[in-house]
Amino acid sequence: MRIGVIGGGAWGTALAQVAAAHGEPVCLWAREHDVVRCINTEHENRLFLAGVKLSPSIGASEKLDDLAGCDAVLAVVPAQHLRGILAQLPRLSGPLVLCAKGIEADTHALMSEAAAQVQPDATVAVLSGPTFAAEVAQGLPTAVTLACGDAMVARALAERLGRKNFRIYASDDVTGAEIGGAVKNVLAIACGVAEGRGLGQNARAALIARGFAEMTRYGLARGGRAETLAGLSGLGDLVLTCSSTQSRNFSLGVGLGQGIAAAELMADRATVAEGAFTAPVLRESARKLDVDMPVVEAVCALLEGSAAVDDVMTALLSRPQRAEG
Ligand SMILES: NC(=O)C1=CN([C@@H]2O[C@H](COP(=O)(O)OP(=O)(O)OC[C@H]3O[C@@H](n4cnc5c(N)ncnc54)[C@H](O)[C@@H]3O)[C@@H](O)[C@H]2O)C=CC1
Ligand SMILES: O=C(CO)COP(=O)(O)O
Repeated sequence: MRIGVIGGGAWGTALAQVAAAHGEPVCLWAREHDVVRCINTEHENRLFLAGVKLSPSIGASEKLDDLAGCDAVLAVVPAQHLRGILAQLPRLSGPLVLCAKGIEADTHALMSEAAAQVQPDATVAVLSGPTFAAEVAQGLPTAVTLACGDAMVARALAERLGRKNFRIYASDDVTGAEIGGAVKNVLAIACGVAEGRGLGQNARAALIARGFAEMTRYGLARGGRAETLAGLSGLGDLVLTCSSTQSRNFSLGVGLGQGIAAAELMADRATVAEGAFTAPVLRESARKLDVDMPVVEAVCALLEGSAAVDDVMTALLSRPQRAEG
């Protein structure tokens, strides 16, 4: 199975490295001329994944047409750009593995829903889980969920992409796998805020647990399954991202917690903190579905600058007492 990867950011590059682990040819599409040149000549993506020696069997290209001969395509562009890029590709008929974590603005579409609209003949799968790109690229042990409605396709992809240190668990719950990855980014911002404001480890644990309750309510409302949300792509990724400054979303939250405005923290950054884009969309979608998401609402207020950290914390702590379940 010849693999093509769309998106030469940190995660697309790390996944290309996984796919090329035994010298298999992999075609990686990137927007940035310098990224393409650097990968082809120096076998490194210095802009997004500096310091990792890449397999020479990864060939980078700026032309989407070069993906035409691939048997399966991994889509790893930021969530808000996925639809636009997929629409530029020739009509795909094989597996299309979605790896971005987010919800589309305006439409509230999950990545699988956007992809199905612009590439209706492709077999859509989702790869998600606790996966810092730098660790995956270094070959450190990692486990992910690969969700696909077609069990044969899931098995073929797991055989092609699975490695000793890149363990793939199959699922048929595409929606559940997507919701976990999208929502955890917003919750990671909240945990970063607690860290930046010096609120302590108890507060962080409370945000993770109550955030997970929000993720579960929203995921169930959109048709995902509780067991998926409690797995690698939900709780697993939530714990990872809420615990480390390696996370761009957590780091953004740390800055907000220190009183720096979101606009300043986001200005001129080349890398993507998806939670900042997902948060307002998630709030809108949750309100429409009548799902209570107070932590997500709080993150939105902080990103918009409409409330201060201490006010948001007071509001969260003074909500009416309720049963945990
Ligand atoms: N970095 C990581 O550890 C992981 C990232 N992801 C997800 O993968 C997706 C891609 O993230 P990264 O590879 O980390 O990106 P990155 O932050 O390393 O790089 C930014 C990427 O966005 C692209 N980009 C910027 N503006 C664009 C536009 N107008 N149109 C198309 N592409 C544009 C850049 O070309 C670059 O590929 C995100 O949804 C992220 O949440 C998922 C798992 C792990
Ligand atoms: O999705 C990720 C880890 O699973 C990466 O998280 P950040 O985008 O917050 O860095």
